[in-house]
Amino acid sequence: MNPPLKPTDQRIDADPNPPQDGVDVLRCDALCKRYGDFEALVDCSLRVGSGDIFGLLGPNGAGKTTLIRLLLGYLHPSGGRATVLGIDAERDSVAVRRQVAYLPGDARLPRHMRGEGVLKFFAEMHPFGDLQRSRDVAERLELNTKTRVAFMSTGMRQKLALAVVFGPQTPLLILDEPTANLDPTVRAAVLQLVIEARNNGRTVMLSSHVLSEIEDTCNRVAFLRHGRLAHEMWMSDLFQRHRMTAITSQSSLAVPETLQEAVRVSMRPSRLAHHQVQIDTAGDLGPILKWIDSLDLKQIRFEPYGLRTVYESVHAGESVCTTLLGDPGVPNADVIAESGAGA
Ligand SMILES: Nc1ncnc2c1ncn2[C@@H]1O[C@H](COP(=O)(O)OP(=O)(O)OP(=O)(O)O)[C@@H](O)[C@H]1O
Repeated sequence: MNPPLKPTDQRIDADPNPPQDGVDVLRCDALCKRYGDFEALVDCSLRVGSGDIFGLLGPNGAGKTTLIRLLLGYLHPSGGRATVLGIDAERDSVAVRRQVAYLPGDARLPRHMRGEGVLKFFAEMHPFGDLQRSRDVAERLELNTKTRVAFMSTGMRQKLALAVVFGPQTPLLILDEPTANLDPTVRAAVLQLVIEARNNGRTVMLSSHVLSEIEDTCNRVAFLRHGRLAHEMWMSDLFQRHRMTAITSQSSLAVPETLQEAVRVSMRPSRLAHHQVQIDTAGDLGPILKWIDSLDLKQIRFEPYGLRTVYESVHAGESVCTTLLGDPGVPNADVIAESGAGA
């Protein structure tokens, strides 16, 4: 068993120039899927470049699995087009699936077989199959492969499915909720496998409801909501943002000219002597902290601007800008004052 991982130590720097030329590993153009009148995926366009760990987020029923299944050619699009490594997912789905190791959200395995038999079966089936690697992954996940699938717990079956999927060294790995039903130690081991896959030059698409996992592993993330691509961002933009909440006796805080682009202040006016202030920051903290130090602030709480904040804004249907100015995810001081909140 390998030593436990620390995914947060291994974050990937964002490539500020996503591939515009050459072949994208994944690409959708105006992709749509309708079931009768119901639109499961609407006008979805995105590109995933080589070496990305691309996180797919969204509430239940948002369209994540639909998008993945369209990319793999398991579903026919109602409109638009999806390609994997330049191969058309609808017209040549078999060729696409040769390039991909896919973990479905509801992986079904032959119940009558033992773990070892399952690994062997899938290793022989996939053109990139590698039985020894699957065995190694099973060992790292501490799975007893002598057990029959029918007698495995839900978590054990998930480990077995992961050992199957991490065996073939395909250029692309698509994982639909890979850590579902796993305990925290095994979850960490799975995230380590994802990071190793990327370090070995593979591209990963990962769907998860666990925001911390996405934060710890992905360098890009997309949010789906009601079948629409609601927001896309580089994680590095998020890691440069912080939120400070404090109490002040000042009724307003003047932001210096030089920090106007990097700081956004929201005051919660109060009839009492003290006001609550929320300060959102982006970029280099050095000059911002100097300015903060000059203010009369008490009870300061400083925290990273986490993915949860963005997720909640997207979920609430607000558009989210990556810059601070005009970010509707952060309430604007005037709106708070008008509504009288905090008074
Ligand atoms: N065969 C189908 N017929 C009709 N509606 C479908 C079908 N398959 C999926 N849907 C609907 O499409 C929507 C998107 O489903 P999808 O499975 O893509 O969501 P998801 O984002 O993966 O959700 P979850 O996080 O719960 O797994 C849902 O409202 C679902 O009910």
